[in-house]
Amino acid sequence: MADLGRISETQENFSLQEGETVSKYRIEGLLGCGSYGKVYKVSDAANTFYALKTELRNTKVKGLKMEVVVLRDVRNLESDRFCELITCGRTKKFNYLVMSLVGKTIDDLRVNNTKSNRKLTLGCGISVGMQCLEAVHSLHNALYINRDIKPANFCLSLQDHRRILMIDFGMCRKFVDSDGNLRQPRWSVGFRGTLRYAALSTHYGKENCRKDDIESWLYVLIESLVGRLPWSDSDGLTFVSFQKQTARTSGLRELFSGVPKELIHALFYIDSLQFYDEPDYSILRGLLREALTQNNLEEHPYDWELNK
Ligand SMILES: Nc1ncnc2c1ncn2[C@@H]1O[C@H](COP(=O)(O)OP(=O)(O)OP(=O)(O)O)[C@@H](O)[C@H]1O
Repeated sequence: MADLGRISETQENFSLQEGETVSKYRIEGLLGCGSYGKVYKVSDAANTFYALKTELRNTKVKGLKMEVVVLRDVRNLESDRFCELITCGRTKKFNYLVMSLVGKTIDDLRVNNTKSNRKLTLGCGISVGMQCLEAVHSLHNALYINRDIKPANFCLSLQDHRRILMIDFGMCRKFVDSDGNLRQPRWSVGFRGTLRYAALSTHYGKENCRKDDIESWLYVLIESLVGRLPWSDSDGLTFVSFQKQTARTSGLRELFSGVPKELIHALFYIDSLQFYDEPDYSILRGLLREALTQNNLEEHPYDWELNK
């Protein structure tokens, strides 16, 4: 018979209840569960709401420390693409960070879009894509790569319903060393990230670089415009990798059907980059602008402003 007293607490079965307090923050409810821990809505004495992210101290894979470091570093950029780090700390059981609250993710916005089934309309989607690119660019300016670019990590600001913010920095990696030189790739790296949006290099077990974040960004963008990717229903590293390769040759038409042709140029540009290259973000921005102009598309109002 199992000795229940000895079952150790895991991320899944550990949770804080409404009314409990962590430091000066009162738990109001659960916002979401990630692979590293749970995120709660909390309030302070002034009745201001924040998000509190927890991570058990005994967990093997840790992401919270990196998240705190990144949120501190991006402060210096004065970028409006990130939420604000309020504080961080630890209890006997868990580490936590408190940050400003954000709204719906672009995954939620896409899936719940009543106007355009499971996708964003072209003008809105491209505009959101430009904002996501700006967030990735800002993170790269802070000298980190994300390694897990996905729609669930881009959210609406609660203050400005037209502003997209990036969240979740647990998988980030600094791409320069303490002398400011670009770090050399390790020989082999285990798969990290999310299968659907992972860059081809990730499938090949290669060290990620800035180009790979941008490749994932393009998959996110195409999915938000079309509603799916050719490999959306597929499983298995090798098969999905095969589909991503095919999408560059005989599968090009399938990948880009219903998407402005400028995005094909974006893929070719991204594929031309090498490990140490700094992507030219203005080329990609220019291609998206061109896609808007050529198709007479308006960026605003955004779909969720109309669905209100
Ligand atoms: N600042 C915030 N404001 C509101 N909700 C948030 C905030 N940060 C995270 N969340 C929500 O909490 C959930 C988990 O957050 P997050 O993705 O950061 O966790 P994670 O453990 O790193 O997850 P993942 O498995 O995606 O790597 C998500 O649903 C997200 O929308």
